[in-house]
Amino acid sequence: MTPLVEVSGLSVEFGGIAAVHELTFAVSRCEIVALMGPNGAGKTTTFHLIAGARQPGSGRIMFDGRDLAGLRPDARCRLGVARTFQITQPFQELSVTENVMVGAMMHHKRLPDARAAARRYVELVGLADKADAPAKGLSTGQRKRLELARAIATRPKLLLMDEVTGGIDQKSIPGMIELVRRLREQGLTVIMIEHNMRVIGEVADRAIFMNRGVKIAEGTPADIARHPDVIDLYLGDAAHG
Ligand SMILES: Nc1ncnc2c1ncn2[C@@H]1O[C@H](COP(=O)(O)OP(=O)(O)OP(=O)(O)O)[C@@H](O)[C@H]1O
Repeated sequence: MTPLVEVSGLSVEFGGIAAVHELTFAVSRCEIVALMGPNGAGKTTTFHLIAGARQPGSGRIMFDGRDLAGLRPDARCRLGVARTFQITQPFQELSVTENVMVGAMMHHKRLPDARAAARRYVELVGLADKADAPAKGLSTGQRKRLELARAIATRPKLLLMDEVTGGIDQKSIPGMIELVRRLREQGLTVIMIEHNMRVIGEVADRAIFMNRGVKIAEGTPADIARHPDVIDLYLGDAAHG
């Protein structure tokens, strides 16, 4: 079967500096792939390129058999690309359900239908008890869950998750891992920017490690964890800092 995502030779520069350079990788359907690397490695830029927030200088992104070149983010979202952001920005005054309705409106034009669908996603991410609460009162972990619900309400095939475990308390992490697994069982393919090796080891099938815009390692989480360059660049830093 052809992969859901095929990135080939993708490059983009900012002010003469390569943020992403000749990046090539593929992601199969229902696979969970972790995108790793130190600050400035090019992870977020890669998400921008796949989601259409930025256009590459060169290279190609095939999604579900289609070349995404030139398509705007909303067109890519309709094709099935959704993302969550590291810094969540819900509509503060709207309720949790209303925030998720914004995503659900992509497939439900009637408000009652969008509301009912949004409720289901709110329950799926474990926020049922906050369904009618304003988004502004949510904790960081709850905001990350809301962000996920909003994204999956667009019924994506591919979910780009930016540090969903970042900034949440340790005891919430197993629940988040469980949620990502459940999303995959429902047919989602996931690329996740993630730093937490425990999370990666438990949930990712594969990991891609970038540094200075370049892919330097790819393999199972266990392979990545013992890759000398990775240890040097990342685990070494983490161990020392
Ligand atoms: N809009 C921009 N203008 C100029 N340089 C940029 C821009 N966006 C990113 N860069 C640069 O591109 C490189 C890759 O940045 P990117 O944000 O993709 O890294 P990252 O791996 O996501 O890092 P982090 O873990 O800190 O989020 C960095 O050197 C960054 O400074």
